[in-house]
Amino acid sequence: MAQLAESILNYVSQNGDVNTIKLAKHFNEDHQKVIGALKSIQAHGDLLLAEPVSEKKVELTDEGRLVAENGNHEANIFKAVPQDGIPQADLMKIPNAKVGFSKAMSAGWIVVDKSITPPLVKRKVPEIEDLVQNHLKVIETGGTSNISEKDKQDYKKRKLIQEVIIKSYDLKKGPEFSTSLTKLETDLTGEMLTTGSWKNLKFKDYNFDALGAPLESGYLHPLLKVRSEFRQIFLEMGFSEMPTNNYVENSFWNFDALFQPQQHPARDAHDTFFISDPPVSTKFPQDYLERVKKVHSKGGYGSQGYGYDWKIEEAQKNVLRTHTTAVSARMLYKAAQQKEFKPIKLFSIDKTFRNETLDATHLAEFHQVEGVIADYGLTLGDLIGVFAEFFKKLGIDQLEFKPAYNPYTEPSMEIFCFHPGLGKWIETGNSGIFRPEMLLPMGLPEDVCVIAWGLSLERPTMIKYGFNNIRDLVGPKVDLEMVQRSPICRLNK
Ligand SMILES: N[C@@H](Cc1ccccc1)C(=O)O
Repeated sequence: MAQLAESILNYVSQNGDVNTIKLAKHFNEDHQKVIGALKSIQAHGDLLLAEPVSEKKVELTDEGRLVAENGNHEANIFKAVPQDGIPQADLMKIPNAKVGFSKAMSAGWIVVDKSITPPLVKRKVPEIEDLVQNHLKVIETGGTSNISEKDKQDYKKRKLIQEVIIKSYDLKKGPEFSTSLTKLETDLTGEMLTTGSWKNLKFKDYNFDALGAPLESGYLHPLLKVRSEFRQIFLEMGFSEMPTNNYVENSFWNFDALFQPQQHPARDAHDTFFISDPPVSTKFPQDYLERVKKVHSKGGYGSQGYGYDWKIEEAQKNVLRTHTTAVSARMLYKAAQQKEFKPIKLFSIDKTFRNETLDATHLAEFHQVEGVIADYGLTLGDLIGVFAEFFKKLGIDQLEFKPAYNPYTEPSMEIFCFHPGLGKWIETGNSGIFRPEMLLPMGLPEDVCVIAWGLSLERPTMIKYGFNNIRDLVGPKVDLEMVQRSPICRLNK
């Protein structure tokens, strides 16, 4: 590059003004390379003045090049017709015969003699001039002057030629012209400052478009990036974060407090990881536990309950929490114990565990994004309104809801979002209004209503970063370079 740059300077010094296309031909170099060398000359100051010029040029298309080489379709048809004629079917076997035949007919070069069967194609004139081929040959070498505008239009229509715009520069000597390039300094050193040598040195311009060096630091995993985006959205909406640092729960908070009957299938060993050491919890708020027992077995608060024999042994079993709604239950119970109930908006984003069959989209542990609002007189309309705002901040404004079932919410709705990138509706989460059988035993005022929803964190992360196997995102097979390469997550772009 430096060599080409100096050759350009020498050329201008000896021959004066020149255009970069001419230089490219002269040095037998690619025009883009000449432009690159010009840019590096310009980085050294005003050695050259470069005036941009754009010029329309006509050049041959691929097909045009073939015609220039082998002749025009109609001329090839003419050449293929021998003195005594040829059956039309044989003639039509040559390439581009259809176009060539009709053009040769209308030019009056050939005739079809129908007095014989099969009809014979014969020459009508002794010889022809392949004007198209001759013209294209001229255009190929850069000349167009003696070709009529009408012919040019015709060739353009036949896609034999095309117009291109070529950008180049007219160069002339600048105020700082020199034929040699001094090395540009990139660092201002202490020595330059003390000796004053910096005054006579030339410094390289800052390149603000250059990529920075990779940081020598830790990198956030995509899941953590998406988590911080969700967290930001909750904080903007005035939610406070729940403490979720207890992966081990007992069944009481994970299930019973949420009005999930003790025979519920989610509790059996297919879905829940039970803890063997220590297998049980022993401390519970006793009066609350009694109220939970009663609502399950006998009902109350206007409910019939489930009418089964509720057992403390079942509630004591320690488990890896199967959802963060266990934490929401603890927080709501705590809020109910305050002297005066105050409305609350809570969220959490943390791990949950389920004994799932592992596949491309399921792992035995995943993160839940959970939101809870407790206030007087909330309705399903509020739940939908909060979703509209929450999902709008994620960049999603098309939502649909499907009735669903959870033991602890009524009504319950699955949330579907339309993903414009994937062009389809995606099941995103689950939601509902907590049942009185869950809230009233806690001691919350009767007219307090609690709306809540839960999403997975992995799903939007996989969509956002384009993963289709969860093992590429989580687990021992994760590519650490993927973690470094993954950009910051902006959910709404
Ligand atoms: N706990 C539910 C999510 C949810 C939270 C709050 C209300 C309703 C549903 C789940 O695990 O899927």
